[in-house]
Amino acid sequence: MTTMIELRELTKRYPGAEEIAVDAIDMEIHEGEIVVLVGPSGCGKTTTLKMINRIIEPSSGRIIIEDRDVTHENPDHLRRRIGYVIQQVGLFPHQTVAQNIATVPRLLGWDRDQVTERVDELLSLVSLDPAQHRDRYPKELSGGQRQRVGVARALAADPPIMLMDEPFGAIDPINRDRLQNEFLRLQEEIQKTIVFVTHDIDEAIKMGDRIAIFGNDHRIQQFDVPERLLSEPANDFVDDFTGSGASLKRLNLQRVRDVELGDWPNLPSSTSRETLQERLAEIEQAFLLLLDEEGRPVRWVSERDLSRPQWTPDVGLAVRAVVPERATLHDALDEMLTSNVGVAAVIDDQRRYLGVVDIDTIMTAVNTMRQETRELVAVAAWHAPVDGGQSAGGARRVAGGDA
Ligand SMILES: Nc1ncnc2c1ncn2[C@@H]1O[C@H](COP(=O)(O)OP(=O)(O)OP(=O)(O)O)[C@@H](O)[C@H]1O
Repeated sequence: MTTMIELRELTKRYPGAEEIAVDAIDMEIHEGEIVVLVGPSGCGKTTTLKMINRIIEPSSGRIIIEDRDVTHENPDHLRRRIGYVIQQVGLFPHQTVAQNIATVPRLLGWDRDQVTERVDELLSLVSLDPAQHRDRYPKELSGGQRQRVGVARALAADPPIMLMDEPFGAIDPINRDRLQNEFLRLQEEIQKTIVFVTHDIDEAIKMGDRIAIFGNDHRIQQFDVPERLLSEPANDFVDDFTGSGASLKRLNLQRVRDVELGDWPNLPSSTSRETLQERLAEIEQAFLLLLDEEGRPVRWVSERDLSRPQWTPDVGLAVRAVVPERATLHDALDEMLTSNVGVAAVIDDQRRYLGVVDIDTIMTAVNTMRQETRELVAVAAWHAPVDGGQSAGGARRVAGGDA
């Protein structure tokens, strides 16, 4: 594993402040991983993040990026190699989306065609249609769209590192889930080294390959893979902070694509009423799933829908509860609770039907994870050094999923 960012005894004391803001942080962050900094308000997460690109100058300690000590490097040069995304985005209000995204490429002196091409490529990457969005102003976008533009802007010059400070903090919960999933999809493609600040432990567990929990003493309490934080908290603070409901939290660790999906009886939506009725009579489920000509789930139909005197081809209930394969089981459970049928339909990137997740899938996954965690803890105890120290790494793969 290549180390991308090293923080050595990194410390910040703001001038005139009584309390230290960040106290001697040591971290090694590997290439291509998402490291989340999480902790209560005022514990020093943002200050740590901003010291990495030197928006805030450290009082002492060192920052090493790709084996180079950048603690005293020209910060403008440094910032061009590090993308930065903040809550509320900080887009320039009087510039169009395209101009906003082009900020760094223009600073770097790219020619006009190259910039235009890159802007369109980035808009597509963050799921915004370039033709529709490039000439809009930030105030003409929704919160989620602005956040996507913020991510596109940070990626413009293809920096190896991204710093993200509560990037989804101002978005409502449903859109936040969607943005988190989209961002995880994007990360599979771009494989950046990401440092991500949040105060939300659920978001940390969902997004982080590893998580650093900061305490009120402005130091790191534990830096480890999510499973280990949940199963072996280093101290009472971490235990309290990760909180109750460990089983539910573990649902954030497992992806839909890692579990065995259920199959649901389905037919093309163009199927005749008689054939639908025949099929319904054969199956134990009370609903049939109808797919459009591309294989995308569209409606659920029951015997009652089919026996109405007025037959129209669009009878039934629209399929609302759908989740992409990379969604977590927690997302799937959320969706399932909104579904009249009690299952969430799983779809691929083209929205085609792959299978369903139901409550049995979730229960099986929880039980398997419990068992694996028990084994993991047993193995860790067996290998633990006599002083009780903890070693990071590897556990995530063991406990299911390569998220
Ligand atoms: N510019 C500043 N001048 C003086 N003190 C500051 C300054 N910025 C932050 N602090 C203090 O430093 C400490 C760490 O702040 P920081 O913003 O890094 O915390 P945080 O963990 O990101 O908090 P939050 O989740 O509330 O954003 C806090 O006690 C804060 O009051």
